[in-house]
Amino acid sequence: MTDQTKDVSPEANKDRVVIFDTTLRDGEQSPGATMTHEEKLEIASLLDDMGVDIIEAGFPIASEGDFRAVSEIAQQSKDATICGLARANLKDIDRCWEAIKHANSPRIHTFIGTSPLHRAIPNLTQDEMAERIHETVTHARNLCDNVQWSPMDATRTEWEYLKRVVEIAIKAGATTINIPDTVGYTAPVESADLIRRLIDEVPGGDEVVFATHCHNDLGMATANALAAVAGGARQIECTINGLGERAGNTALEEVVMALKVRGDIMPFYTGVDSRKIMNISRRVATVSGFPVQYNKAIVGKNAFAHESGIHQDGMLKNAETFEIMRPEDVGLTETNIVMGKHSGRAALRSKLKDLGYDLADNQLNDMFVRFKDLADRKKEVYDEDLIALMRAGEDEASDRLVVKSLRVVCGTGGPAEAELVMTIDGVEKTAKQSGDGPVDATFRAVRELHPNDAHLSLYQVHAVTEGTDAQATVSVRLEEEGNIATGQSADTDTVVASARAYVNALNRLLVRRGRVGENQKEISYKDVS
Ligand SMILES: CC(=O)SCCNC(=O)CCNC(=O)[C@H](O)C(C)(C)COP(=O)(O)OP(=O)(O)OC[C@H]1O[C@@H](n2cnc3c(N)ncnc32)[C@H](O)[C@@H]1OP(=O)(O)O
Ligand SMILES: CC(C)C(=O)C(=O)O
Ligand SMILES: [Mg+2]
Repeated sequence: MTDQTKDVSPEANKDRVVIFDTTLRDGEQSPGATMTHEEKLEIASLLDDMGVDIIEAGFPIASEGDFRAVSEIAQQSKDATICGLARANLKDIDRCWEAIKHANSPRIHTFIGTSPLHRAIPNLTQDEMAERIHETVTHARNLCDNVQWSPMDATRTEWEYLKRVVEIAIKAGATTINIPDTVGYTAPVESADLIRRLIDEVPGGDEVVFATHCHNDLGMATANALAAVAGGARQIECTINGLGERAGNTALEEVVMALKVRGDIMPFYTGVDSRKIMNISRRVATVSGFPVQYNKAIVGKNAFAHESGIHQDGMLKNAETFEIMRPEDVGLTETNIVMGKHSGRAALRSKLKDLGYDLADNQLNDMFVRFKDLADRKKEVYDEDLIALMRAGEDEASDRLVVKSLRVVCGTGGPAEAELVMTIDGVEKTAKQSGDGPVDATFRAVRELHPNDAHLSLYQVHAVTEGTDAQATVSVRLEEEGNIATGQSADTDTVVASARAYVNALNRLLVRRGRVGENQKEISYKDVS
């Protein structure tokens, strides 16, 4: 027997809430969330490092693999208590103890379903089950000083019977009594009340730690866990990203941050270093294969992101206007100002400044029009998109050839056709051409309006960002009489970007020609009606 139990009794730490993480046990029970041995060891180590008090590392009787994972996690553990799950039978409990006994601080967690529905499965009467609880908790306590007992489906168990079995478990030596809301059925008022009454009415109830283990079937897992704490529970069972059976468990990051942010009305604290939340959330999402939903509290991609202009303006003036937590407190470096169709000038100015462009008001207004035009066509405007827009704008200001509009018809069953409108030194001209594909037709139309002998030595397309709505950046290199000019343009439409890149390269050639011989400044082009 070991004697390494942490003193987490309510008397010792009245306001301290113990964080019991079950990502590796209940979390892994999510269909499809199975983790490899190495991944489990890594997650356990991250949990230990972030200050989680108890790690439920697995269910040792379940398989050889589970046994080995729990046992190695126990051996590598530093500060955290390592817990294994066991059913209410001696074999499970012995196997569990074998796996955890080398931890610095081991805990056996044994459980049995106590509600009428669950008692019917092993077909035990109330008395027979009570006897089984007495026998198995006693056995566990003879092996380990730190024993947790759970009446599975407690929230649907008859009150009198629940009181009776909790008392039996306490008398048999359980040090923590966990009250599971196994099917996510309870509600906050009831959750607080249940724990309060158990502490008050069960003999010995004030000498053990009460824990809460909530499921999220009705979306109330976090609220129920916090209500249980208000009712007197001092251990919250939870998982990273809320992973777990069906709709999941209480999310660790939610309860930790709720207690941190609302200490005014929930005067409790945990030992978790919240700055490590983001990192472990991402690791769990990766290894479990369960991506975090974008709008998930605390760890969702949008939890610290703002796209709408009014929010961005407020955020830039004072972050507290639209954020109740600092991103650094969950391990993010900064709030994410997302540029999109709802963004305003304040955010655009600030974003461009970060990218090295300090614009005067009229330049900003100009850029704002082009930005909105792009944002209307594209979900998110990335930094690279803004840089591409800035570059295109800089070039166009002094250009003699400017693409005004382009319509292309292409597809199967015939050559592509392009109708191009350009201004040449301010004079608008139109050309229609067909060609072998939309780009060829477009380039022919450009040549019709601005005949030239430049040789096309490079035509390259790549996506600036991801997605089918990404901007394509097109590079075109032209060579003419020893002069080389490269033009670039970006647009969500690859053919439009191609036309602009081609014209951009021609403009540069014109500048070079101008530099070589002043008499060539005039552009000569065929009369094109
Ligand atoms: C709410 C929860 O999260 S509970 C934890 C759920 N997690 C898991 O089940 C994951 C790990 N489980 C497993 O690998 C397997 O179920 C094992 C190895 C534990 C058992 O496998 P099997 O022996 O094939 O049994 P099976 O899974 O078919 O059925 C469960 C058995 O456990 C019994 N049982 C279930 N819970 C308990 C309990 N708390 N105490 C005692 N017996 C229990 C059932 O009555 C059933 O017994 P039976 O085989 O005599 O009918
Ligand atoms: C094993 C128990 C605690 C459980 O996961 C539940 O009841 O949800
Ligand atoms: Mg559970």
